[in-house]
Amino acid sequence: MATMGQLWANTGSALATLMFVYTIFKQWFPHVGDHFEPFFQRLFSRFYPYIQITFHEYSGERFQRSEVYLGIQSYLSKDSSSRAKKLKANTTKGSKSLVLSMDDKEEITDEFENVTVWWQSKKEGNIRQSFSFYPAADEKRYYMLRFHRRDREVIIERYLEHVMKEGKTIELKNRERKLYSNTPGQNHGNQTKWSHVTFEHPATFDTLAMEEKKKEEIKSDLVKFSKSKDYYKKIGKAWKRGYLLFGPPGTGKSTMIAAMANFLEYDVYDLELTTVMDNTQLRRLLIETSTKSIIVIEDIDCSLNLTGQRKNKKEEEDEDGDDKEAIEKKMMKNEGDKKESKVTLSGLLNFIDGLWSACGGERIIVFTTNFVDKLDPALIRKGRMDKHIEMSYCGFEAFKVLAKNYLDVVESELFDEIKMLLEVEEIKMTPADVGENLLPKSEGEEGETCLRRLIEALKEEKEEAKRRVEEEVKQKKEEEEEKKRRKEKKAEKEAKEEEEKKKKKKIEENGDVEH
Ligand SMILES: Nc1ncnc2c1ncn2[C@@H]1O[C@H](COP(=O)(O)OP(=O)(O)OP(=O)(O)O)[C@@H](O)[C@H]1O
Ligand SMILES: [Mg+2]
Repeated sequence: MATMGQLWANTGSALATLMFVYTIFKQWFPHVGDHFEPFFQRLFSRFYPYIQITFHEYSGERFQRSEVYLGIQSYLSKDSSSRAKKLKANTTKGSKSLVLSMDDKEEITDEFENVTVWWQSKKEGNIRQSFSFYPAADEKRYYMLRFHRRDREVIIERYLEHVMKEGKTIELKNRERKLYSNTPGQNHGNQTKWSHVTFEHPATFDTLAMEEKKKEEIKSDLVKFSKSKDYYKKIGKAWKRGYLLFGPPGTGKSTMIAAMANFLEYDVYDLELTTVMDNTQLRRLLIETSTKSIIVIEDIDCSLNLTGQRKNKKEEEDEDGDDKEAIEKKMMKNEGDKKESKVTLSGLLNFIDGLWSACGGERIIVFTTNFVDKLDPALIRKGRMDKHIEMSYCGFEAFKVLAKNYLDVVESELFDEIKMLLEVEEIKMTPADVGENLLPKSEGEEGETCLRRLIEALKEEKEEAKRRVEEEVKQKKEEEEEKKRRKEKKAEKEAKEEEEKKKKKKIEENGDVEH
């Protein structure tokens, strides 16, 4: 039995002959030819009940591959690798793996709502006379979709949309994810621009040390967000969500961001506010971010102060002390800063939820800080930072995750002691420090040895904490005594001054009387 392809080939060649004869005829008898045009069209459609649509690789601008073509290529790659006999391996720019698509002249069938369609990959162009490694410039590739004309409605109204949507999903899955950072461009004066590297952080929610319940809650929040396009549209909100991660250093805030990005397969934009000149530049950076991305501003407390003036960590420390020299230094620094950057709190708020923030859609904004109390409430109110996540010291459950990841240990008699130290004695150790203690220090070091090292470190930390408390109490006492001493000294001085004043007054009064 003839295959569908052969059938087409035969019908096609018969019709091609007919068309050829008709073209010659039209050339010789141009006016008579016009009369025959409708007739030929009717004849063609009677014998050929199929409709075909072509999708060219390059349409419009040259050298810009058509989005539609690439979408179809991705869509067909899922079936062609199992169905087509001749495959072509492509490396698409920005794709993390090879894309297998059907080779030229191959054909595959696809089914959609009980309708069968045929896809063919085709190539047209001049036959070259000379041998070359490079494809000829006039070689044009395209996909041809054929379907029965009775299925026109299904195909045009639903199938094509389905192909593009699926294709996009496959493309996104297959894409190489990127980590962007903003750096002042060398050729653009002080303008800061995004530059990127491949994002390859290995952190996942499985490797993240945190209570299971909290982890699940964050995961389901992320999933819900990523699937809520229509919902956000319905409630009239830009499709974005803000997370505030706060906690001491080494509790996994940056690791959590990496896990989020890997979980959702999003790109990451690590925004360094200190290199952004002003609000306009900040907005431009925002516009340049792509959809399905996480925009991160780390240590937000060090980038902005409550009034919106920018400052850095050093200044902040200086501000706390009464040191005259430090204040002078700070003033000098501010003079310099005036030339550097003018991003304000309101500029940042606009960045998060101004009109521009809606462009591009599907974005997560994450702020991290070690000091949540220092932040302006306007910055972190719900609606801007929708979810506040506290990253804290290592609990027993978080420890178990680390023990499993670092040592492949899920049970040990030493666990009870560790549980007691972490939960009953409430020894505060960050997951970063727990991890460091669990990390085998030499080839073949036993898990038990690592656990014992952790126990020792926890006990040391306990002693250290006790010393710190004692030190704090002592310091406080000394401070109070000093304060008391200063107060007494001041009172003494004031009393002396009062005495002097009185004496002076008396002398003056006596002088007046004598006169
Ligand atoms: N919760 C955690 N789960 C797994 N690993 C962790 C966790 N917290 C910290 N770590 C480990 O400690 C290292 C430091 O953690 P991370 O950089 O995420 O901390 P951070 O909270 O961002 O600190 P900082 O406030 O200083 O930026 C990471 O490389 C990671 O290996
Ligand atoms: Mg960090």
